[in-house]
Amino acid sequence: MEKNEISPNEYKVLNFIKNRSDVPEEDIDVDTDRRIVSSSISYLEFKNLINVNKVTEESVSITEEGKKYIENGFPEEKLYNFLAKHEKCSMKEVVDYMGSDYKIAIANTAKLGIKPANGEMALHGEKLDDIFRNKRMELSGISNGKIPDKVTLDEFLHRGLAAKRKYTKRIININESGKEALESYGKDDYFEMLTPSLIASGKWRDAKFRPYDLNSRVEPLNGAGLHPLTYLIEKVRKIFLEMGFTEMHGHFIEYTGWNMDMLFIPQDHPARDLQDTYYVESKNPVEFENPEILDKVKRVHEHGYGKYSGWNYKWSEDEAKKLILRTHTTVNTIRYLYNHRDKPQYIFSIEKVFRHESVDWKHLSELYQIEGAVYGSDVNLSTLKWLLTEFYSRLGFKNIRLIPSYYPYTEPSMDVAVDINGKEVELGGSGIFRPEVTKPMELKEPVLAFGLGLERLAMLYYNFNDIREIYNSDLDWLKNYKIKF
Ligand SMILES: N[C@@H](Cc1ccccc1)C(=O)O
Repeated sequence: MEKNEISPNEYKVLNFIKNRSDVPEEDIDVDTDRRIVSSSISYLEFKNLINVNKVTEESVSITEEGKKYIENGFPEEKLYNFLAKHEKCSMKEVVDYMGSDYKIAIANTAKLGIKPANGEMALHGEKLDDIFRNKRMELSGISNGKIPDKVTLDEFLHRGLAAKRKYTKRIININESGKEALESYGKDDYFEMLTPSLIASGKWRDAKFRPYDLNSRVEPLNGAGLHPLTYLIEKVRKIFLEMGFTEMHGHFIEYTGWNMDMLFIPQDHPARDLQDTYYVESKNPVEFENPEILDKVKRVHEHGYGKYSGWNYKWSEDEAKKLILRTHTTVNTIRYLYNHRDKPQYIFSIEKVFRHESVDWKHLSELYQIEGAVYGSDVNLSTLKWLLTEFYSRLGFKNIRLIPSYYPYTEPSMDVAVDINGKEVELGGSGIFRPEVTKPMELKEPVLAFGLGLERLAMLYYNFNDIREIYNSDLDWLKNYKIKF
């Protein structure tokens, strides 16, 4: 086939766009399915008969949660209306009335100046009906393409009521060669294929068929390759294996107890709040797998250990049995060490964690952590510093900074930081486990532990300025970044 000879489907596309300009792919309305239109465009581009412009656009849509709010009102609105009907309400009445939404409702009414005081809530003449009505209108306006102002939109995004999506659009224009191809199309009345009616009528004898060109080039086929993140995971895994570490594996769904309490994170810690942690509903109460630890953990939370006084509150076993999506992989470390506490350990894992964070240039809400720990008599802060420095330098980064930090389960604690474009970015945390962690777990030797962000490392490794780039689903981008194996 000659280079500018076209197939019937390509003809349809060309014919559609011939008198139009800047036609978005999805506007091409010819009677074939979208997939064929899409591949015809690729062929036409390959044959240089059209000019294709790729533009990336962002769309905002309302989430299921957002639709619920539009229909039933915002939780804070529901609470406000409830308060408006009563002089004052006890917190128990508020919680009973609001059900599982009570935290969201209270957090948001507080932003509007209505806060619990002395275990009660009441209005003090606030009139917020208009505010709520407007907000609902702004949210529902999104479905008609009306984007609210930045502050409101950010709030909707942060609360998961609206979501942003990026997509790439192809904008198409016919060019001179395309017009010529269209002109000459169909001049010779070729048949495209042999049909039963051609055979039955005997017309096939004199018919001219469109010849196959066995030498025509087809679209290049892109073989499989490694995703940049997979490549980096393999590289990190190799480094730890070479240093003699053993890989451990954990679970997406965890007991709050293992994820938090065993790590001496108090039950009223802000990180447990619904804003940061995804709780998992479970219909039946779940059995805790290691009931023998609970008492010891309770004691250490309430009264501390040795010269440390603990958190001084009433620890609840039910809270520890709740299920969540794990917020860090330090939960893998603590469980593994408890079950392997009889001898020294060098362990690591590279697994996903989940946090209710709004996504921006350096935050994801689903991310990988590189977790590691060493349990042994000669473990100390110098070992930890050496390990972190060695790990990053094996990846080619010699300029990390170790800065003092705080975690409820380590003392001392250190964060790993680097500068990206003049801005400090934290790569992860680390430290030596506190005795309040090691004692109830019957860990006889010191433990060093670290948890490092994989995607942030990928930003450095591949030189991205925005962490979301790594999960880009643009095929051209991926082909470009694909790593052959
Ligand atoms: N778990 C911490 C990191 C960390 C791991 C181990 C010790 C100290 C800190 C985090 O998620 O950020």
